[in-house]
Amino acid sequence: MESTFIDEGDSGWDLTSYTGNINSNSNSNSSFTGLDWISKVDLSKFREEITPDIQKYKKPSPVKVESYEKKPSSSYSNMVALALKNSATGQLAVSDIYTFICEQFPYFRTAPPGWKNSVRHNLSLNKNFQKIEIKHETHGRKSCLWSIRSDKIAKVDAELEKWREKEGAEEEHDTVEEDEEISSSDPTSSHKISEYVYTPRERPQKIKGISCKSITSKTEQSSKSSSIVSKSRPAILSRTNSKRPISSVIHESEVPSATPTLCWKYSYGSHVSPSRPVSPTLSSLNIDRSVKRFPSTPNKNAHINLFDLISPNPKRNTGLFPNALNDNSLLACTLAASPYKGPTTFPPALMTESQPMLKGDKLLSYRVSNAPPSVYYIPEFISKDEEDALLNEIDMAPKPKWEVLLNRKLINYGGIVGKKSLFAIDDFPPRVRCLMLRVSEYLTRPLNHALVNEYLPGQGIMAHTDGPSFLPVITTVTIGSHTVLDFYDSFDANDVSSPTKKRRGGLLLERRSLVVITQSLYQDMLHGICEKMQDTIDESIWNAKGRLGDVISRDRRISLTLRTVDKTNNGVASLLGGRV
Ligand SMILES: O=C(O)CCC(=O)C(=O)O
Ligand SMILES: [Fe+2]
Repeated sequence: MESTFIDEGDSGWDLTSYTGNINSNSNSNSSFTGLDWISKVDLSKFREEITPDIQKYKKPSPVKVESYEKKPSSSYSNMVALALKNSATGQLAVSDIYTFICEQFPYFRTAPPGWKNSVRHNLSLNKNFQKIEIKHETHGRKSCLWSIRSDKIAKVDAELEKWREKEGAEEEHDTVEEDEEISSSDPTSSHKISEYVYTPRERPQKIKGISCKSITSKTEQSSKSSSIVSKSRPAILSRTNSKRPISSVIHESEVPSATPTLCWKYSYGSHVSPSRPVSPTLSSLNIDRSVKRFPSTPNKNAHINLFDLISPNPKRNTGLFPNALNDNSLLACTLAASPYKGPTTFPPALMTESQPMLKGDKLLSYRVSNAPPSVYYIPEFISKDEEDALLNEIDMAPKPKWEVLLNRKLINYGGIVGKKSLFAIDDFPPRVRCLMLRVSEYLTRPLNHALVNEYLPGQGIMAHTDGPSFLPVITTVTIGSHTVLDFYDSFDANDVSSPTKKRRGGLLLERRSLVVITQSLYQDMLHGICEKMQDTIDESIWNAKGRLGDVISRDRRISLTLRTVDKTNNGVASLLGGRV
């Protein structure tokens, strides 16, 4: 996929000038995969041209940044545990574990290959991990995934915590000079570039000449204008529910005129699995702004190193990267820097295309009219009593059913989603099953998989796509509390120089609601939930309706993401590992 830089100055997605054609004779039949017409839509027409200055940063040659190529201080078992805890389902193939380690610990990108043996040995010998063998009924071959044994989760957490503390202790030694420098910066400077939200575990930062002043919050700022956030430990292993937002301000005056340019690559911690992008590149608009400011930078590799953004000190870059800057906080910073500039309109042709996944017109009246095609939102889809009953049922789930990730926890019902098929287990609790039947009424294919996610206030999920295993329709019932589900332009996960991805809007998912997402919103965009304590409902929310201007505090939210895996391998016998 060719990546396209979208200038942050772009004024939203005004598609009224769209001139692309949808070939009505194309394969838009009623089969489940008959969405080929989508590829006929010239989406580039929707986007602004790449400016020549920016274009030259699209393909930087590789840059070696010494500071993060040191061997991590941690054990293989900790790195493996981190990979598994950061995966969407808590289960990964060994190749995905390698990928995660390479992404998070760049030392391994060029290390002698023996480290992979060490990972494998660790997986087989370390009692913290278990193998889940999967027999493919179609071709008879076996493959396997690894997960953390449910009885070892506490032990693994303790080991990770020990690691975090060790790194935190190292950090204590060398921050004074930076803090002094940071406290002298003036947050009211007219040279302010942008403001963005970080999570509190971060420490004040200095990026090779660009310093960020961390302050506790806007309101606290006024009473305590030069407060410095106490040195904190990296957020990588921290629980996120105690977060409160911190703003940071970059001052233009502190951006050096000859930017020391570094290359950075950022991978999402939450979504490393075969079916999801493993190493999408995310660049913050703040960062791109500074890049754009210096288009004539002699060094063509004009990308800011996120590792340096986290911590300019090589010592701290070792091992604990990149989640030290919490995934979603960077996303939040991108959003805050680039407020959505509507309105968003979509060509009528796209709005009336056939919906192969949806049954008849049942959902038509629920279509969110100013969202991209196609999204349907039904408020109060379930009653209060049903919500309570579902919450009770989910809370009754045995503890080991929950996979605890860094920024949320989840339960998979329905089996293991492999690369292409579902190794089905009929383990749906009765109310979840009823709900699935009810939602299936709107679909041409019945739902066969339920993912239950629990988010505490301040937790979220990284921008991602749901991968090819599922049919292209997501249905989500929200209970307990609302959230805002954000949508972003897609990007090329394999392209290190991939451009800034841009938020295109969001959906308010109120408790008891059902949202159905298909077509381009499902296929061409990423979705995610920012780690926030509250949401402000502005015009970027497609279904804001009468709630514009509301500020809604988040509470514990449970989402039931109900989907259909096209191919199923039935039979519990195909699963090993005692997960049934
Ligand atoms: O919780 C939600 O609404 C979104 C969950 C999601 O996108 C996922 O698990 O893939
Ligand atoms: Fe998703």
